[in-house]
Amino acid sequence: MNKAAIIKAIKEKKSFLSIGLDTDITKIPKHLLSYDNPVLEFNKQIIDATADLCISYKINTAFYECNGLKGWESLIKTYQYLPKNTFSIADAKRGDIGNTSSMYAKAFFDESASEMSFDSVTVAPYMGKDSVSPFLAFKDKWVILLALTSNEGSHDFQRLKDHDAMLFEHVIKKSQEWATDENMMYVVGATRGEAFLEIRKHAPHHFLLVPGVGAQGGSLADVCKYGMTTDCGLIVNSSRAIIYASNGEDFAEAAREQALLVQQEMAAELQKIGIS
Ligand SMILES: O=c1ccn([C@@H]2O[C@H](COP(=O)(O)O)[C@@H](O)[C@H]2O)c(=O)[nH]1
Repeated sequence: MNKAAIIKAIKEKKSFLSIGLDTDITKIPKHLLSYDNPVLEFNKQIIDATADLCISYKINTAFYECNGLKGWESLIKTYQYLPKNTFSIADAKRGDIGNTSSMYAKAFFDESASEMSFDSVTVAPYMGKDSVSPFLAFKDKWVILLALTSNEGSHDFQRLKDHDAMLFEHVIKKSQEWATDENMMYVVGATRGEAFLEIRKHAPHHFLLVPGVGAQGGSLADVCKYGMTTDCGLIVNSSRAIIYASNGEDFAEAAREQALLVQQEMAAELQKIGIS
């Protein structure tokens, strides 16, 4: 899905919501445990209930990898169930020396090898250009580079200053030598509010993947106030607050209700930039 298609989806759905499928078998409703693959069944029902309200699904691969073979099966089958008109994110936070990164890229982008061809994968920038480039070698795919994350520990390194700029600013500036706003996005946590002003100085046109609203308490209003561009420029993710809105038999309807509340807030924000 290219940038124009993402913007088109945002305009059509009046939403820039990504729903995070951080599916933990210990948290899903008990009545699903009798299914052959409870995680897959849970994901399918969540997707069916929310597909018209979001433009993207983010699958955090950790929640699948931890379950071995069955987990990988759930990951692949969930990927295959995603509606084709939604932007798919493999939130895997990969990155290694070049030849290893090539294998990671194949794992998430090369359908003939892995049965999955996500639109994008999250990548850690720490190992530099040769660790990121193998992902960029895939045509029409996106790298979503960790820039300023939503967690407390982001202060440990990402905000360290060197030559009048913080590490996350160096990441954004340097990485623009390798990629464009047509194949790279940045992860910026919603818990950072005004930091979006700094980000936009260096990346005025890039899409940002913004986790941290919902369970982590980030403010959607602040993210929009400081981070929105004329094209929206934001994909805001919420995982637990939506998928675990209820752990009863009504879990899918409850997830829809939560997603609808976020989508309605997003529609109001989009109206402010003339998308209505
Ligand atoms: O800075 C980051 C980067 C990634 N994440 C991931 O996003 C979701 C957030 O889940 P919630 O339940 O909505 O809090 C999760 O997969 C994280 O690993 C992040 O939170 N912050």
